[in-house]
Amino acid sequence: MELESFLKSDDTTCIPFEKKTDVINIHFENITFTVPVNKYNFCRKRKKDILKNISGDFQSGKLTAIIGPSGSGKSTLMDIISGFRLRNVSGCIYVNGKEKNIKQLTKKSSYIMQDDVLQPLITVLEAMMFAANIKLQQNLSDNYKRCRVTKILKNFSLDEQTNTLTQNLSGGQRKRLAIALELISNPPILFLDEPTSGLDSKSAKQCLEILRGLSEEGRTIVCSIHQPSTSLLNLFHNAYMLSNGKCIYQGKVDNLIPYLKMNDIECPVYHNPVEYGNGKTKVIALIEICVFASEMEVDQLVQSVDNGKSQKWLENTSRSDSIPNTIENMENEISSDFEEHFQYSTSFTHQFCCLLKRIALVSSRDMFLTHLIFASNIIVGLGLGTFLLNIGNDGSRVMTNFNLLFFCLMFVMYNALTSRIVTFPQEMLLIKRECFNRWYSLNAYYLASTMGNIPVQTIGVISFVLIVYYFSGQPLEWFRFSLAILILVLLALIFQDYGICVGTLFNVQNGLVVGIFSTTPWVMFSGFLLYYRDTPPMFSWLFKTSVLRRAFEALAISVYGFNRKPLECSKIYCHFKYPDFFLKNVDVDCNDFYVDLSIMLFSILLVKLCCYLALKYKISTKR
Ligand SMILES: Nc1ncnc2c1ncn2[C@@H]1O[C@H](COP(=O)(O)OP(=O)(O)OP(=O)(O)O)[C@@H](O)[C@H]1O
Repeated sequence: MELESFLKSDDTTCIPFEKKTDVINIHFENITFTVPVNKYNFCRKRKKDILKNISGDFQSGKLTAIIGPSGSGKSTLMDIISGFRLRNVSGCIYVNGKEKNIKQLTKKSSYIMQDDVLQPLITVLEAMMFAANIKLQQNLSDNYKRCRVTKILKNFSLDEQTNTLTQNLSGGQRKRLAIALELISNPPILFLDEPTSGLDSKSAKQCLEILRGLSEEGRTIVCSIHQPSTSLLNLFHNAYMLSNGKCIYQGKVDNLIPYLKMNDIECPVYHNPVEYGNGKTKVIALIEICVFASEMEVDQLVQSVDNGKSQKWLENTSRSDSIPNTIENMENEISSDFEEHFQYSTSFTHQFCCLLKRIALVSSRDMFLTHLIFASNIIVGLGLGTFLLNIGNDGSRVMTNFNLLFFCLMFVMYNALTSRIVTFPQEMLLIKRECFNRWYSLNAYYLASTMGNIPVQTIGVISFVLIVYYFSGQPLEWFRFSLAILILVLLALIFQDYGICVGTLFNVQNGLVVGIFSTTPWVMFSGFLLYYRDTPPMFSWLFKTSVLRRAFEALAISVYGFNRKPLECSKIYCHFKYPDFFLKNVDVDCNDFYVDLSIMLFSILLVKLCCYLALKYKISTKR
């Protein structure tokens, strides 16, 4: 859809980014972040300070760069101030002079992470409309939302890419889209981790120019940046420099050269103080100091800015220019706003509907998950049905048919399990970002995801069972057929959620190992390899609790139970001509059928609960 036609003719009333009237100045004091080292050596546990008692200011109306060499603690500082990291942190954060709970600060800010994870299978316009629908007040009209999206896309020079899937965007376009998505709700504070990483100089400049413009409207924007070039550095108003977890400079970018001079570190005016190389004239670039300087030299700079406490080099302009009100005037307003009990912009039901719509859209386009699940179910179903044609009613091939039932269970189980383990870790990053930036609640996501994923698995399993059941000649009775489908769908749903649980906690490689390995006890005690009667009593509970055993038993009953007539026998003697006799022989008790179903239903609830708790834990792990 073209952007202009997407925007109706009367949509001229929206403003892409309202000027912020909120003045939010962040001041942090004595921030220390400590991590345990030798975590796994219980005898010699030690602790290490990553950030060492640093202080500083991020001013409203300013674009501030956190600069420092790799490992100096830039991302850590950003994580702490944005509220993304809460554990092992000490120190205070003040908003407009009042000490604030960091959780309250996160409600006013958006955090754009370095890896700018986007939903890959939706277009730029769809992504923006999803964000607008879920992040803007529900009472705003569709036209208003469309207009806002259109104007933001134009501002970010993404109007040519509206119909491009986000997975096909260039690195620079992805970054701009990630920022545009957060700006839909117009947050007064933006944190960006390495917004220019991976971008060429033109795209990096374009990105920072947009951020500078946004900051000059009154926002507080903080970016961590590794090693900016001269032109990029000049786009920032302020710099906050870190070396080995200590602050070696905080102030205006323009003041860097006088600051270096004052510390007997000369740097010619035409040169970027960050880039300037080590030379014979003792002129050393600040970044080089960060990397190579001795502890004594770094300490001199740290003392010079009092580890970030000194505001000498930080021109305090936010009180006078561009911002309409003084902090003193605004303080009460902002404070009361911060005390508000936080609510999402839209209701739970609305979030649920938007998420369900996105899941449906993605499922219809997801080659791997949806198409592969369907394709594999149909191909394997046809293969099995062809090789084992009409064995279902053959009294001489009952054991082969029994093996087929077990194979069906294993196929459905591993299909559901592995498809989620492979795809969910990526989705997890997206949920983490969107939930942290308060697009929607985890509960809304979880419910939508649970409902949204049922059709794909169910239709896949039904097509598989339909083919195998028919070709292998199982009894053509609706009752038995429906039970077989029910059992296999329940099993697929259990292991789909189990896969999500594993995919939440582990990356793809580890998840596959853990996921497959952890199913071994279920397979061992499924009643296929070991019979209940041969197992020592101390292990009998494993049989009773194995969900695979329950599914296997229920499936065998649905095919051979319920007073099925004797099977046809093409040979002189068929040992298992009578289905009841066969079921007894393989330790299947027909009276257990409803117990089996109940245990499977209970397992779904249990796995869903574990899955929800795993998601909740993972979403707050870094914190
Ligand atoms: N949870 C943790 N456990 C152990 N060490 C940690 C932890 N978090 C951070 N660190 C260490 O803290 C230091 C600072 O990490 P951080 O990611 O903040 O650096 P950075 O300045 O952003 O680096 P880069 O520019 O390479 O991203 C690194 O040495 C890192 O290994």
